[in-house]
Amino acid sequence: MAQQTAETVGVLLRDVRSHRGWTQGQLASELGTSQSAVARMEQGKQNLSLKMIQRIEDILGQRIVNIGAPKMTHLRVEGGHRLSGAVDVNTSKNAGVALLCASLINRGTTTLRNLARIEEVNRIVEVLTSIGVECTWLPSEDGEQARDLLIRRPATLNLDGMDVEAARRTRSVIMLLGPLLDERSEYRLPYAGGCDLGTRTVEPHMQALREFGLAVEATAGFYTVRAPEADRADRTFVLTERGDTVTENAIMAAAHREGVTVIRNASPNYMVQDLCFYLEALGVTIDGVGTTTLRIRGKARIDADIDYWPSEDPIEAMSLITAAIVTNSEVTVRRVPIEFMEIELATLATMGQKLAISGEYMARNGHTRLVDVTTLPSELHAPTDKIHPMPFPGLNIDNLPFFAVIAANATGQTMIHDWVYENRAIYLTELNRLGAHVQLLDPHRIYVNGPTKWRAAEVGCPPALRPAACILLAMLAARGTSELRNIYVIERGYQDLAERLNSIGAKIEYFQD
Ligand SMILES: CC(=O)N[C@H]1[C@@H](OP(=O)(O)OP(=O)(O)OC[C@H]2O[C@@H](n3ccc(=O)[nH]c3=O)[C@H](O)[C@@H]2O)O[C@H](CO)[C@@H](O)[C@@H]1O
Ligand SMILES: C=C(OP(=O)(O)O)C(=O)O
Repeated sequence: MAQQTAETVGVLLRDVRSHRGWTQGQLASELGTSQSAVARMEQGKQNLSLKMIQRIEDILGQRIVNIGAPKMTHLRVEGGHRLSGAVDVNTSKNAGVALLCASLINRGTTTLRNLARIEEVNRIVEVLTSIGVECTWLPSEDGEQARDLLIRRPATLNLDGMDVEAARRTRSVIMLLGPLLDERSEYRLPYAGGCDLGTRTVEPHMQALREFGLAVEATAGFYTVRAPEADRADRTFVLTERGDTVTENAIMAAAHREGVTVIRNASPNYMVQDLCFYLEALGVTIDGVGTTTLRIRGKARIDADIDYWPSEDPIEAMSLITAAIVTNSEVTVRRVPIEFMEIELATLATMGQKLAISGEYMARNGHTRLVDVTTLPSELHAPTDKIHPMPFPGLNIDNLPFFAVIAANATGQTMIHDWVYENRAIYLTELNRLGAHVQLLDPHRIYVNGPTKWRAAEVGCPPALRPAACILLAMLAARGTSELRNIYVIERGYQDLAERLNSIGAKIEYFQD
């Protein structure tokens, strides 16, 4: 690091540390170093690696440097290797983002434990920080990247200061509407973004929130929100779609109200359940968790200091199982939330995939049942019927794309029908670059003809998380060296996916142009 740069970083470090009210000695003890070493860093007399800067940022809970224009990160995959060993499933992206939004309902301190450090979480943390919420990554005991996030909101949120750029990069920002029900009589929220999956309606959110008296008008890239007076009314309504985030928004709105809210056609999916368990821990009464009818009695003011452990991600579980299947490997995927993977595993069984499933044990949230799934090398054949998703309990919509990669390994023709998203099936034709035979019948349906003789290729990530992850997994099966370019979209939903695949025998490295 050039002297001048080291000095600049030192000054920034000192500013962030003193802003947090820490002494050099405190930071030194968190870093496991001496106070004089911290002093040297702040004077620009010590070389700081990017990894060290990241550790300090984690400890202080704030960015110190943004180096130049963000560079694109790519992956180089040496494929064709068998995998072996065991790998753990991380906590879920979708519960993580819902809980981050829900933490605004709590006037006390929420500590979310073992959050996945993914870009989607980073964006919401940026949004929360920009409106005045204290978000501090607590140093981990094992010296690994911090994963416990302490969240404390101020008495009044600075909604006008919202980081619009961060907000626009995620769809989850829409989930602030419910938590902010009683925040202010009027405010603006940027339109929700996220993966490019075709049109994704927000109308069901608006319909549900209108039941509480919230008025939302869309103008010039922003929602203008007019909040209702608080009331103690009972209300019953039906959601027009059994969507996950709409259910979460309605639940979070209901959590503010002392009357009883009955929500019908609610999604009983995993992230909704995690949200309910968190709110129950805050004193909200919720009957019917895990069903399509929820009966909620909220509280006018919630002020509690709590720790919550979101549960494991069924989509990550499916991704890791797919990695094992496409490489025809024996791998144990640990901590699989079985209630949300049963149909996926049963479908795999109909295709000839042999699996060994352990006894059940409990997730840290005290509710979600986990198992370890071991894949055994198998001869796959196409299923008799088409594979299609359904809202839970059904084959998960986000797990559907992985069946395209698996079907490509199976003998025969598989039809995959994604009725949910307008664009997602189209991206799966990118697998053809790696030797697959995916035929697009219409925007929602593909035929996959297998088995595939995978071949290495250079592919740019499509602008959608799961299809991009599918291409990476297919590259594991393709002999030779493949390149997957611009992986932000994967990092939106997976933490250290390449490192974790490498831990079970994959050969993937990061590079930048
Ligand atoms: C942050 C988060 O939790 N994201 C998940 C959530 O997004 P989210 O809840 O935002 O999903 P959407 O509201 O976009 O619903 C997905 C699509 O399904 C359609 N639809 C949904 C329900 C229904 O009963 N009928 C219907 O047609 C919607 O119109 C939309 O096109 O749920 C999606 C569907 O499980 C998942 O892919 C996302 O990973
Ligand atoms: C579509 C997805 O998520 P999001 O709602 O965050 O776009 C996904 O997780 O595959």
